[in-house]
Amino acid sequence: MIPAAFTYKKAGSVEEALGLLAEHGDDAKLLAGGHSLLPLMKLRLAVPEVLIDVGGLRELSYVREDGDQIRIGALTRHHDLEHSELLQREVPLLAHAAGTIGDPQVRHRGTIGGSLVHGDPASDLPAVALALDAVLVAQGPSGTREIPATEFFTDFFETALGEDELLVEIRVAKNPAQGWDFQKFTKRAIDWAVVGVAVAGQRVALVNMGPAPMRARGVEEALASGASPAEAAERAAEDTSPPDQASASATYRKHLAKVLVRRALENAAARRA
Ligand SMILES: Cc1cc2nc3c(=O)[nH]c(=O)nc-3n(C[C@H](O)[C@H](O)[C@H](O)COP(=O)(O)OP(=O)(O)OC[C@H]3O[C@@H](n4cnc5c(N)ncnc54)[C@H](O)[C@@H]3O)c2cc1C
Repeated sequence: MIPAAFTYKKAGSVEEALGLLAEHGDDAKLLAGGHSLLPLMKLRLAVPEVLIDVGGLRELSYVREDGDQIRIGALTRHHDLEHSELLQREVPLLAHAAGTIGDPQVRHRGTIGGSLVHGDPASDLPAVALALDAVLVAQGPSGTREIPATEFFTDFFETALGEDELLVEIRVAKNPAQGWDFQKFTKRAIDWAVVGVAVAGQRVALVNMGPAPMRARGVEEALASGASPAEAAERAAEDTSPPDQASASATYRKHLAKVLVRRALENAAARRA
């Protein structure tokens, strides 16, 4: 299918993008890498009248050290996250997970900001942001505000970002000494996760286990009370409602979540040791 007709506008700066958003309101959509939005437009599940292209705003593409934090521009592409030596050293979970997304074409176009704002529970980076306790920085007409990742993913493909706001930065604490792991079970290497798990220290987040990206609170509670990885993993399916499809039933995904959480916690513990 081809998308419905739309007007294309290219923003030359963050301010220009915000001005275009204010001018066109609900009729407009921001375009970053286009690897989630354009497929939706082709299926006519998204029918924006105006596309505001922010993909060329290279000032929002960076990975920078700032004291005990790493700041990542929202337009940084998955490929650049994967190959950032700073991330590989200081936030290896993010670099590793970015390298598991789709195929090289997807990783060269898709951006961390697009992945987070799209809010797909089957995407990898939302779970990573939750496990890392990331802070998301939004810029709107009245300035910037910080949104903790735990408050960002509100429902199925919905986030706390306002329609007049641009996600500009993601901040994560350096965590080289923390145990971490990312498990992604796919049918083929390039596929989305049937189920995925991100672990950073005692925080555990799940991919594709409910309507929104989510933390595995039961597992975290068990870990906090001294449970072993195997014991804690038994609580991985608590409060989840994964998709129930012919390709993978909800029952199967719940079982898989326990297996992957156990594996991720064991790997994280081995990295910590
Ligand atoms: C074949 C294929 C395989 C894929 N496999 C995977 C996978 O295995 N794992 C995975 O996690 N993802 C996968 N993806 C999705 C991919 O990671 C997308 O790139 C990503 O989800 C969206 O990023 P984008 O920059 O392309 O965003 P876009 O498609 O441009 O935008 C997505 C949404 O975010 C909004 N948006 C984008 N940037 C901003 C911003 N800075 N501020 C405010 N709003 C913004 C847009 O308006 C739109 O609503 C796959 C995609 C394809 C096509």
